[in-house]
Amino acid sequence: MKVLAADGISPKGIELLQKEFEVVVKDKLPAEELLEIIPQFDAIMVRSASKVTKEVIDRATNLKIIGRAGVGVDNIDIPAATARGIIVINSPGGNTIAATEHTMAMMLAMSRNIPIANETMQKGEWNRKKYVGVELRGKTLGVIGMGRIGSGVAKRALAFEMNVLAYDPYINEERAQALGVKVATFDEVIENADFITVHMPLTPDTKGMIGMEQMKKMKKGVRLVNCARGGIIVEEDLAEAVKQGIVAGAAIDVYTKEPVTKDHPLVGVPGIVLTPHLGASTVEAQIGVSVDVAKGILAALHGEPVATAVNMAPVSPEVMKVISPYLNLAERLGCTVTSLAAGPVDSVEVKYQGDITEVNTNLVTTAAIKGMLNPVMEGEVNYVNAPSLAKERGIKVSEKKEKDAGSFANLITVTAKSGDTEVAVAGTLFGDEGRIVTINDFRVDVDPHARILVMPHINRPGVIGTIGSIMGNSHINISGMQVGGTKDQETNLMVLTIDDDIPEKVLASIKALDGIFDAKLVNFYAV
Ligand SMILES: NC(=O)C1=CN([C@@H]2O[C@H](COP(=O)(O)OP(=O)(O)OC[C@H]3O[C@@H](n4cnc5c(N)ncnc54)[C@H](O)[C@@H]3O)[C@@H](O)[C@H]2O)C=CC1
Ligand SMILES: O=C(O)CCC(=O)C(=O)O
Repeated sequence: MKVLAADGISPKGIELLQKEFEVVVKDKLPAEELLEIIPQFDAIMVRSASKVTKEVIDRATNLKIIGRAGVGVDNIDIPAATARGIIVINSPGGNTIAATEHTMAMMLAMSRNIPIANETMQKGEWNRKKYVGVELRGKTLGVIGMGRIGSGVAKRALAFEMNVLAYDPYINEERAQALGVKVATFDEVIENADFITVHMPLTPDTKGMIGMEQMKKMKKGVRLVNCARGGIIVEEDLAEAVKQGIVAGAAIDVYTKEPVTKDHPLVGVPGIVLTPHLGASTVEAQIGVSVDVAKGILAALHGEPVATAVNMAPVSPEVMKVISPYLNLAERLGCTVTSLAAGPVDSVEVKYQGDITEVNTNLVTTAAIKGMLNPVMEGEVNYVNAPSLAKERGIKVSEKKEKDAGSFANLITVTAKSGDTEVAVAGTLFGDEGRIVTINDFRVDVDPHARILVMPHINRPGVIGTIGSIMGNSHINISGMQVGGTKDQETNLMVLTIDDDIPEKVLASIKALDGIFDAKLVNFYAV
């Protein structure tokens, strides 16, 4: 498999990928070249310079994953990727400290006139009176967007003895109290803060959130910081407000259009400090995001889920730790029900029993669906497209939970309905090892690997021996065997583990045997 590492990604992550894949490194990648070469690649890693547009995605016939070595994914067309089942991942925490510290640096640089003082000194000037600044201590900092970076800035501002007013429609009071900030409305923040810093993504709600109208409501001498996304503060309005003295100063790292050229409205305005999107540019952050995304790409290319996927329901690391051993088992249970079902599946129920009921099991259910669809679908089914593919095929998916798992510590039962018939397969974990423990009413103990041949048959002497002879004569090695009974003892279920494929003719001859009710092959290599 081939990975494209664009935009000057740190070598640390690239080295990890090179252990398994061919990695093509392109520090500068013009849009036309990206369009031309993208069909070769299974994965792409980008920072913010490369735009992974719908046009790129449409041409990316082999692409399975897009990794954004950073937080913001606004340079990636996520709906287009999702529609194609391409996983999009980012590194939510890898550059948090870098962006937080850059915000503090920008606030200090602006309030103490450091950039202009340096610039004039480099020219041999000594302007002590001209560059008198203001202190942070005792001032009110308005933080809009109290996520990872906003909270980090608030924490550091408190250490500078600032008062912090925070606005975030999604923050709860308890968390704000724990951080030591005062929760406020948007209007309270803009009317009362001496410094305002924004830390949210650019969305239809946040675009242009601070324009001339809001700046006019702000305190005289207010200073603004934007190290989040260009466009949250209207650039033309900010330039005008600083020129007119409505806003005393601004420190900006991000722009509506990057790279910025000389004719940008914010360039050359005295009182505005500009950096060229340097928030994440520290050695540590670039190693962090590169390694995070490389690990995600490795997992995704091995068919495993990635906790930082942005086009799947998010899973916290704590929940992931609990559910990850079950994912493989659930896939194999899904694969088994599809193979044993009498026809196309109309609905599927995934029932959880035992300790696993305490966490969100959506991803485990997705794993079961992935396992159900992969053997019967042409393209690749993965954690991103499995739920929508099931929906497209009209398969109703439901979950059920029961605390009591009987004699097991945990149990997952996948039940598929096809017309009037039903197949139920249950599995459990013994340590980290998955086992199928029931198939319909039959109690078995099957390691779900390679291929299994599942045969309900009459409980009488000679049946098992006949099957053994047929397999032997066809040179098919049986590497495991289980016979499960039911309470009535009239029917048994034979499960043979076989490494090789079984020719259709041999399968037909087994099905035709007297005393064999059915014979179905489950191919776990298909999951
Ligand atoms: N300058 C740079 O190089 C960097 C910029 N960033 C940008 O910083 C921003 C924040 O990043 P994180 O803190 O990691 O994200 P986050 O997801 O942890 O936090 C975002 C916060 O914004 C809040 N929010 C969403 N809509 C809002 C609204 N309408 N009003 C107020 N709050 C709202 C959310 O509730 C959330 O708490 C992102 O846009 C990211 O792309 C991140 C890293 C580096
Ligand atoms: O890759 C970069 O330097 C940009 C970082 C950034 O803006 C982000 O992570 O959202």
